[in-house]
Amino acid sequence: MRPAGSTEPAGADVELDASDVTALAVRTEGLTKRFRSGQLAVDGIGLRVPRGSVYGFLGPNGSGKTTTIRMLLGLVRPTSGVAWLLGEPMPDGAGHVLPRVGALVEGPAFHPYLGGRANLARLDASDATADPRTARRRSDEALERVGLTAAASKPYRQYSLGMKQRLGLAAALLRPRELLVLDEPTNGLDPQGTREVRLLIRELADAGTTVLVSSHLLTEIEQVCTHLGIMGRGKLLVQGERQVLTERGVARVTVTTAGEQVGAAAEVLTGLGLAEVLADGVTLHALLGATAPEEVSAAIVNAGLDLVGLQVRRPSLEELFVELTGEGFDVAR
Ligand SMILES: Nc1ncnc2c1ncn2[C@@H]1O[C@H](COP(=O)(O)OP(=O)(O)OP(=O)(O)O)[C@@H](O)[C@H]1O
Repeated sequence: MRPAGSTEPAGADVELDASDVTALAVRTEGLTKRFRSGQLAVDGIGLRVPRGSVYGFLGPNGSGKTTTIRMLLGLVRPTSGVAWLLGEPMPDGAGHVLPRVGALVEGPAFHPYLGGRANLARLDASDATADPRTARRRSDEALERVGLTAAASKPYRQYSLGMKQRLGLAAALLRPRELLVLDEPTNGLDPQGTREVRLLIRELADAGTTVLVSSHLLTEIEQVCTHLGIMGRGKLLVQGERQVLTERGVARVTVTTAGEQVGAAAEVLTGLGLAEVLADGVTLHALLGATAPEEVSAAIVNAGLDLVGLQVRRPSLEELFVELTGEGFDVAR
């Protein structure tokens, strides 16, 4: 894993090699958006979303997630950089690739006076590749999947935010898709609704769909993700397998000695190459780095000091993100 989006060249001359086409559902190089206002919303990012993954696209509010997703889907033109969806360049390949991609982005165009089912039927009818004979079944199944069957006839304008969000999801699920791009799908949902979205994502992923899902709430989607990408102020700060990221946090060690030995123990830790050695009463804190905890205890004992306690702690994913983004994540409920 490497800090993403920083080392590879940007620009339209980047070729997509054959292995990327089969291995990656989404790839970008140097993808950048500067709005006319001057705002640099997305700053040269290099996304790698492996096929078959559930990729959690995380970051605080305003970090550039929605703008990135809109560029991926051809809704916003990048200022520079390139993007491929399922191996097709965007936006040039949009006609080819978008029928294979389901998307939930802000403000889908639903008719306010029509119910959920009628809205889905309209969307379905606008899809030239959909068989009209099975239209009703597709709408009903999509409504069922998102738990909107009971509200199928209720006018859209009477839907709660959560119901609107569910209908947006249903629209993305009208057809089987190779890739689903969901921008903040849990927005406006209660805890039960959020759990249902997680379950749905897992089901879809189990059936082979790649899912790119954004959220500013780490804990809401983290558990279903196989991969994570963390945005902060327009940059992709880090991306990779969730498991690897979880283990990436820099471990800290806490060493407790007899009170009068703290100074000597601090020298031992510094001598071992540990950084940020700080004393707090009889306890020392330091970054463990590549040193094994056993080396620390052996060095203390070999220096003739009394080791009263030694603890190693790795920061949680949440602490790592706060460290990377410099901003607190909202903790879900
Ligand atoms: N059309 C626009 N014109 C100018 N600036 C914009 C526009 N759209 C977004 N921005 C700005 O770009 C930055 C990134 O916004 P974006 O919506 O992509 O972030 P986000 O990570 O999706 O945030 P959130 O979690 O709140 O949806 C923000 O500072 C935002 O104000």
